[in-house]
Amino acid sequence: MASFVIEGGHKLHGEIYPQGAKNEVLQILCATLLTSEEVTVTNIPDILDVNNLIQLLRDMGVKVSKTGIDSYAFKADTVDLNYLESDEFLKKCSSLRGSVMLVGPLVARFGKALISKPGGDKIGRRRLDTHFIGIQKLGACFNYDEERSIFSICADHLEGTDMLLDEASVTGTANIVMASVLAKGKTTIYNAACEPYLQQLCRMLNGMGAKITGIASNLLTIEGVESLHGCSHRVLPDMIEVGSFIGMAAMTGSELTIKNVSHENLGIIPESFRRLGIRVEQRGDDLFIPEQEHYQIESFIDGSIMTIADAPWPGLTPDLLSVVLVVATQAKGSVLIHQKMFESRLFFVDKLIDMGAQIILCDPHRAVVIGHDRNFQLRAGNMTSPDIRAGIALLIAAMSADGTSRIHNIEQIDRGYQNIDQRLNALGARITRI
Ligand SMILES: CC(=O)N[C@H]1[C@@H](OP(=O)(O)OP(=O)(O)OC[C@H]2O[C@@H](n3ccc(=O)[nH]c3=O)[C@H](O)[C@@H]2O)O[C@H](CO)[C@@H](O)[C@@H]1O
Ligand SMILES: C=C(OP(=O)(O)O)C(=O)O
Repeated sequence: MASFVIEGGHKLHGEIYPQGAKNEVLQILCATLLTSEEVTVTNIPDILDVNNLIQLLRDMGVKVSKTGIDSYAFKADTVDLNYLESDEFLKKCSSLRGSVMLVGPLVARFGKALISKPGGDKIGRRRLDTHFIGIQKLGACFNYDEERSIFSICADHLEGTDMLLDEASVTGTANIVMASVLAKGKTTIYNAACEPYLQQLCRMLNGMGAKITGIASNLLTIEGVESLHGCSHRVLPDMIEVGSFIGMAAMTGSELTIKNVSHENLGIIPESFRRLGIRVEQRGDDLFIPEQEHYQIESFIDGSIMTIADAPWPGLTPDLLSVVLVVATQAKGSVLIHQKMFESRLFFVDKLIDMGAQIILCDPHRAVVIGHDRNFQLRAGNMTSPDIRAGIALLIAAMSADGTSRIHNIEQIDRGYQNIDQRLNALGARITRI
């Protein structure tokens, strides 16, 4: 288990480029299984989750070649379906969340899929009903081996149908879309998730010959086609990294330019930080965050205390609430952070409380933060990162704290943030990896 040692109190200065979006690329990598032709993908981040999924594709027989610093070519002309039965495959699936999206493409192209319970952050219940109900509606049979925690799906062929998802699940929608592009006839998916990750997946699939309309809405219509062909695809900048850098700049009182953010795909993210009083200036496709000694949380128009809550797109992604929460600890004013989706994502606030933050954890979903207005600095801490986003929030806290902090289990941070210590040190941070 590696750790970061962070000397707090150093301001950042300069420009930073966000990496490619982790949650998009996990979908895109799975989609390469839908054709026997070559698919090239650029702007792939060099992070643990992505590298593990690329290795899993290789192990399945997909020909993978690295064609540039952040680009790869994939050719799934032969896939070893027997490998899906192996203990090694099942073990690897259980180490990352993205593996669940192998199901849709595998069943659509090969009529068979097998995966173990996928990994990912331990942030509360993460059910998969939406995925499997949807794929069954397309005509597949489904079995769950409770003892071995293995899901298996088979289908002679898939038939398009109308479905209303029980929730707008991100990876669930991706799985069902990838299954239905090769189904016979028309599928409609209502209450579909429509995060930019999914919009990008649908655009890529259309580039491969799929017929998907309704992209960016919660009603997708898919006309099944016989087969798909190769394409090239570029991954968008990671909007969660962009949000993390906005929060980091504000919390450390730094001036920072976040380059090439793809502003049109950030949705409500910049506005959510503005509601905390942070100045976020759009300059072309960059975001400029000026140095700010103080920032004041807005109230609602009627004077009541601000709530920041997550919601399916175009609402605020739950993946940024931990960052919003930590940034609020140094603001002037109070805010209720309401994490509606996940049940165990706010427990890391205990660590912030140890560092001197004023937070009341009301229940597993809600925390009230009473900002210090920088009247004193957080104290350095010794902590363990429970999940990827709590990890970056603790790193931000440590960077602004008085003294030297340690964060253990930084593999959690590495899962989603490329080379984060070196990139931040280049801006003036003092982070050592041990
Ligand atoms: C690899 C990947 O892409 N992971 C993302 C994906 O996970 P993932 O696809 O696993 O998350 P889901 O969208 O399925 O759902 C996340 C949680 O929110 C709940 N839920 C979901 C939809 C809804 O309308 N109401 C509701 O309460 C679900 O019950 C679940 O507990 O989407 C999550 C929600 O944006 C993000 O946090 C994850 O980073
Ligand atoms: C929850 C996250 O990731 P995963 O779904 O891969 O666990 C995340 O990216 O914040």
